[in-house]
Amino acid sequence: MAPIPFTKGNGAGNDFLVLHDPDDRADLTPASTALLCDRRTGIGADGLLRAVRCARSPEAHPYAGRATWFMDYRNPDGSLGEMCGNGMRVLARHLTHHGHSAPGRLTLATRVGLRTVDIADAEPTGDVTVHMGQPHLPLGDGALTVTADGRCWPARYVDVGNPHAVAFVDDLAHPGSLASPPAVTPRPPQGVTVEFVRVLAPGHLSLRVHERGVGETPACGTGACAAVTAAHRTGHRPRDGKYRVDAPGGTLHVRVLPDGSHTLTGPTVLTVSGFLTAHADA
Ligand SMILES: N[C@@H](CCC[C@H](N)C(=O)O)C(=O)O
Repeated sequence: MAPIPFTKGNGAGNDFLVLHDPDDRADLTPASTALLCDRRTGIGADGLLRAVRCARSPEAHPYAGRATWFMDYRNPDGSLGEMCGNGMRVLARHLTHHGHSAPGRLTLATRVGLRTVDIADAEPTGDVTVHMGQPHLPLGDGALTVTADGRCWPARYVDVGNPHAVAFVDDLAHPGSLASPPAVTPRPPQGVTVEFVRVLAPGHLSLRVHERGVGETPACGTGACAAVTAAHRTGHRPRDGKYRVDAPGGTLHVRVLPDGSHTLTGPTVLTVSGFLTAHADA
């Protein structure tokens, strides 16, 4: 198979390997995804994104009239993800910088439907905004318990297209090293990403995140929206609906719109491009 073009980029330090695969040629398996995301055997990334034309993807074909590109998101453990906030932002930067889409408003297909992205230019760096849809709390308040480093916290289950458990903590050091996944009970059958969130002021949060299928990451876009949804629910509401969310890798900005949907804005950087010579068809 011909070498597959790739771009490496990150959003607030959350890094992605983007495979440009318009015709859906790459035959990725969980094993080849793991090799590519490994920082020794591959390029290394918190997640793999494949840019595939909706018209050429059996999975995204139903969106073909409304979106050109489908984001096929995969975790480094090979599992498929429904949605990725920082990944959408990096994918939009890849598509515009490499001339596959014009800057402006892009509609991208995901496993949980269509999302729009606003990107002002075709530069390799800069802020990008995603319209994330409406997160919801299908289990109500305090439905889960999260345990890490010998401490327990009540947590809210938040669905941002992908599953999150949000625990409010007094100190972001309390969950410990997060070298192993926090225990969540009852454990959602599809797994869950866990956010440990500290409220610094109304509209200002800081967090650490342990992502499903990945481990601790420097930032998480859907995680920022999940944290905001849970904070909003507990009454920490800025009047204008604007939240600043500080993560170890950078700051994201989430805006809660009057209809309850969120926008997610933050920095993106494309760092390197090349061609894959192995693994994509392993
Ligand atoms: N980093 C992402 C979330 C990626 C998916 C997650 N690991 C999952 O399995 O749901 C983000 O920025 O949203």
